[in-house]
Amino acid sequence: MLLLKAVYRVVVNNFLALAAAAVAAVLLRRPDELAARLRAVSSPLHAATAAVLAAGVARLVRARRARGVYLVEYGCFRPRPCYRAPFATCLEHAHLMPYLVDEESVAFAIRLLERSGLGDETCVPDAYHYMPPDRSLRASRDESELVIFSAVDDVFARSALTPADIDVLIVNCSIFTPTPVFADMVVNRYKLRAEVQNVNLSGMGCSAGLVSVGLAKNLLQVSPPGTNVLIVSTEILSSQYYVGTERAMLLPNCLFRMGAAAMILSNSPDHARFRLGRVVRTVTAARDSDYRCVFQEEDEQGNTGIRLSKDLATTAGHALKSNIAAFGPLVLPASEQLLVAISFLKRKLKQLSGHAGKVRLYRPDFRTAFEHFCIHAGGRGVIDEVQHGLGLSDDDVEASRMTLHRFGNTSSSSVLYELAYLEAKGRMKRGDRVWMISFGAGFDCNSVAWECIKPAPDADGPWVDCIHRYPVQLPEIAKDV
Ligand SMILES: CC(C)(COP(=O)(O)OP(=O)(O)OC[C@H]1O[C@@H](n2cnc3c(N)ncnc32)[C@H](O)[C@@H]1OP(=O)(O)O)[C@@H](O)C(=O)NCCC(=O)NCCSC(=O)CC(=O)O
Repeated sequence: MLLLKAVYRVVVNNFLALAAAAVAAVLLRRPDELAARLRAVSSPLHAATAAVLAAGVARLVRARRARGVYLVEYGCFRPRPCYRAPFATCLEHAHLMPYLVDEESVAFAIRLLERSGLGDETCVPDAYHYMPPDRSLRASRDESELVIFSAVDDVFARSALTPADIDVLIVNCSIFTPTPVFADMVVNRYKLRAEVQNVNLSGMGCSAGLVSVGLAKNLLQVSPPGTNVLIVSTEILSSQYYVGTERAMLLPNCLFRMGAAAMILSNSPDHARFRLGRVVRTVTAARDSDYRCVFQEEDEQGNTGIRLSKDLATTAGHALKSNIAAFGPLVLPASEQLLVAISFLKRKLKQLSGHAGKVRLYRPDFRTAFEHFCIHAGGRGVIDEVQHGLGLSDDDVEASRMTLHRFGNTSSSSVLYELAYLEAKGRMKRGDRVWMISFGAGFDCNSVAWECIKPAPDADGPWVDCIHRYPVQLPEIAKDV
């Protein structure tokens, strides 16, 4: 069966090449006849016309072909151990703040924490270590400067580019947006050039990092060669500690952890490590339930927080389905697309012939298009939903689960921590293809494809001090109970 599958894939995916080889074989069996036919049609006029036409077509194709976009380098914020928030500390703090949360809420939060897939080493900002938490503007600014500057320092330290080489800057952070915005804070810190184009995205949830990649791609494809874009993706938590008792609003306290990532994208392949492939964005905000799925609001007591719907994982699953309806045809090999088309046709024929029962549509095997998957580490429920929906193995989702375990839900930067995991494990090879999937408030689902040009030369990065301990066995309670 496996052999049959492999033969089917080789034949369908290389159909044109095989057909051309067959035609060539037939023609070459009678070389005299072929030469005579060619002589009959080729005159100097024919040859000149063909050459001019070919040159014209080649020029048109070159002009229409979009400029390539590359990931030159990326860097992530690596929190120091002093920011750790082990369960025991969370429990102790919750008990020491009885005026903030009641016993039932404490018990619920701890239960969720234990089952969330987060480990004991995830980190929270300084503000959360105070009792009561310091939700001031000053605390948010301190956290912003720490995580953003660390990530940007890291990406510059790893690449040959300097702040003077940056032409466009995109910063995304959903919940906290000060004035002046983070984009200006980065310009100020790194003394970027006055003509730098800077953009700040806010309120776009955990999907905003890949939204930024899509925006950078669009800009780079129409910019002069050698244009460089710096993207910074983060979530600033300090002001967001929820102090009420509503379960759906307590969940973010349990899941979100500090983090940030920076990427340099360019339309020059010089020194690039990944080539950017397809980028597909799906926005399902037109559906009321999707729009309210991740919602910032006040509870009945006036405490501000983010309400996460119980249906979030299911909503993510539906958004992913719509997303892959557009993304799949762009990335899947012909063999998988043919199987989808056949099952679709079967279903239609069955419907038309009035037969009862439904033909299940073939679920394409995305492992034929990608070697690696970076699924937003939104929570155990989110990763479970995507793994199940795409039919992925435990190995395929290891980077996501381990990132959730070590760093928590770091929002839009999580997919970069996952890429760093794969590289730190030495699993990324030249030519490997990566699929990044993110979800976020809106509701948004984004897919981005990359192809590795040059794997990381070392395992330095956010995993440097712990990669030898990963993958860890996840406690059963967090999987099946
Ligand atoms: C939180 C979980 C780990 C809990 O998993 P469990 O296996 O324990 O089972 P479970 O789902 O039945 O939940 C256990 C208990 O928590 C309650 N519960 C779960 N989710 C809840 C919610 N959103 N609101 C209120 N209660 C909730 C259940 O009712 C149940 O209560 P009882 O036991 O009383 O019946 C999982 O549900 C999960 O990962 N959910 C998705 C988390 C999520 O929304 N992540 C996305 C973050 S937003 C994001 O990343 C994007 C963005 O911000 O833009």
